[in-house]
Amino acid sequence: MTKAILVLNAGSSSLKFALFEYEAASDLHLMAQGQVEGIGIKPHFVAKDHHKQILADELLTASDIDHAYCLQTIGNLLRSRYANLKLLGVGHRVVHGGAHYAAPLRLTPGTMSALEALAPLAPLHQPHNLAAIRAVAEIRPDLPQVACFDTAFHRSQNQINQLFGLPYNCYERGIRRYGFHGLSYEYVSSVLRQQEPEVAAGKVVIAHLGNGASMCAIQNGKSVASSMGFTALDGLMMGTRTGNLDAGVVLYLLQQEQLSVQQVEELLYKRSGLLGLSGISSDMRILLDSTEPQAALAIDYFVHRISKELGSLAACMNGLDALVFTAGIGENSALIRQRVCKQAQWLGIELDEHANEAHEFCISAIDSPATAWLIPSNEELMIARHTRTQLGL
Ligand SMILES: Nc1ncnc2c1ncn2[C@@H]1O[C@H](COP(=O)(O)OP(=O)(O)O)[C@@H](O)[C@H]1O
Ligand SMILES: CC(=O)OP(=O)(O)O
Ligand SMILES: [Mg+2]
Repeated sequence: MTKAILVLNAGSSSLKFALFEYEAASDLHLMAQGQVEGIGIKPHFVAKDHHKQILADELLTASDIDHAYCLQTIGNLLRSRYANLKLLGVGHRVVHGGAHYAAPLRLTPGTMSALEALAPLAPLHQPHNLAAIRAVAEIRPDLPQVACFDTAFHRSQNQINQLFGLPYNCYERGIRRYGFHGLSYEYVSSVLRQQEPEVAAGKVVIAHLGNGASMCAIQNGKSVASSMGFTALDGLMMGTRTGNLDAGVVLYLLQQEQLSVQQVEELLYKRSGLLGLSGISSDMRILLDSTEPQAALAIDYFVHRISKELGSLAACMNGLDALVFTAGIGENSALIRQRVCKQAQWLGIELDEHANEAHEFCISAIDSPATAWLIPSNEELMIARHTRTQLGL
């Protein structure tokens, strides 16, 4: 009998899963990992085992493919491949934990309704995160489930970094900067602490550059400030999201251009960012391959926003010792890292071009006053670890 923890990370158009083997007094071992992507467009299910051998690779063609259907598909695969599997629990990435939830949480019907109330603060993520939890509860009501929040890591920030310049009662009502991608920051800073404890003890900025993108100032392993705010819309420009935007633009669109609230929401979350500026794609790979001037403009603005946030986050810590790149773009694009580091020379970062091209762990020059690093993220492993702790395993 193999005991295991299942991790689910439900996005707006994808459901990622990872299965970890549990053995007492030993690290969690990845058994399988995969995702259904393109839910709502062209759902594609891919799963691999820990040797990266393909377990499934199929286009899903049923007409009613939602997160519950995807979960059944993942469940069927796991049942057919791992006959003697005993699931001990399921850990979920839940994007918003609000002001209240500063740590992972074992779920109950009562906590589910509190998390539902936070859905308007993360419309692209929270409803899908909760749908996955409900779908599991329906299939296996006996299984304990744990929510791991993207916001929790940032609850160590001082009040100044959580404020907006709104009337103070807005802050008291929960209208404050929460920050996101916390599971990724927690994982990446744990790797840095393990590999380079002296660097991790200093003033570190981690740049999580994925489809959703944000940056975080971290001192002594604790979040000091983040580029994302009340929602996952603030800060850096992203694949389809605006990032930081003058709130007056929203009023103008509503009042002068008479857009509906839904149209504004759609514009800010789904039609802006790299996609909106380039008019070509939200996928950085496609833009980097393109010769269109609009693709170059979108990339220039993406790098510019990262440089600006880096200066701002360094100011929050009164300096910078290390810059770490992670997530899809940060892990895979040597060119974006090179351009960001070039703009960060004033902060003491000197890139080692060869190390950067080779995607090495340390990518700064040997005599660089501040260092630069590349650490692949692993939100799923972080969730599995939290789930194990919450279940007392
Ligand atoms: N080799 C690459 N070069 C540049 N960008 C890449 C590369 N591989 C992946 N990406 C980009 O990473 C982004 C997705 O990152 P990821 O962290 O997987 O996002 P998310 O988890 O938010 O969906 C996409 O914009 C994709 O184009
Ligand atoms: C919070 C957030 O933006 O997440 P993702 O990168 O998964 O979209
Ligand atoms: Mg992500």
